[in-house]
Amino acid sequence: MKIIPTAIDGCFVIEPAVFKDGRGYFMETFNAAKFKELTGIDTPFVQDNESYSNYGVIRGLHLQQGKHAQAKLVRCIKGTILDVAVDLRKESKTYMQYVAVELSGENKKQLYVPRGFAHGYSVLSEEALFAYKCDNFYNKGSEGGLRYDDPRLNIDWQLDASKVLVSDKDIKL
Ligand SMILES: Cc1cn([C@H]2C[C@H](O)[C@@H](COP(=O)(O)OP(=O)(O)O[C@H]3O[C@H](C)C(=O)[C@H](O)[C@H]3O)O2)c(=O)[nH]c1=O
Repeated sequence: MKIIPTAIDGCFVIEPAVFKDGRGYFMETFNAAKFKELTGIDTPFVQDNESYSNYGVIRGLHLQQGKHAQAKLVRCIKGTILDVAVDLRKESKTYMQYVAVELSGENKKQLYVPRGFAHGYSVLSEEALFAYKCDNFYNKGSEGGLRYDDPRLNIDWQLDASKVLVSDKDIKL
């Protein structure tokens, strides 16, 4: 398991150890002791989520606010996505800056998104199966976020613009 920092303090990429043999592969997708040893974060993840989407879908940019804020450990099990985390921590020197990382079933990379970040992703492959751990429970009433096309961020989601599919909820963010 390797930790790779990003340009934003507290947001980092994880490259798990992958054990390949003639049958396929095995990897530990999360290990609390190793995670704490390498990151110093003793995060009791309490909820696991999964979403499945086809090419062109953008989910996000979402965050839960206040005491319901969530840190997330995200990964793409199958397919390829562009994962984006936007720093909305008011006191941060990287406020309104973001990281964008390609996660895929191939590269098996994970991204740790701290509390106070808006999170979203675009689906670059025909289909994508996405899974993530949260350190706080879902709380609909605390949900907020930014539009995926917020001009202050100008994110390149690497999609054919004519194929972008966003939920009505996300259009109204
Ligand atoms: C997030 C969530 C949703 N739901 C229900 C609420 C809706 O009836 C349905 C779909 O929810 P939503 O459209 O918010 O799903 P996404 O657009 O994938 O939302 C996620 O998108 C980006 C990528 C995120 O990082 C967040 O974790 C999350 O907001 O699932 C639940 O029951 N529990 C949950 O934790």
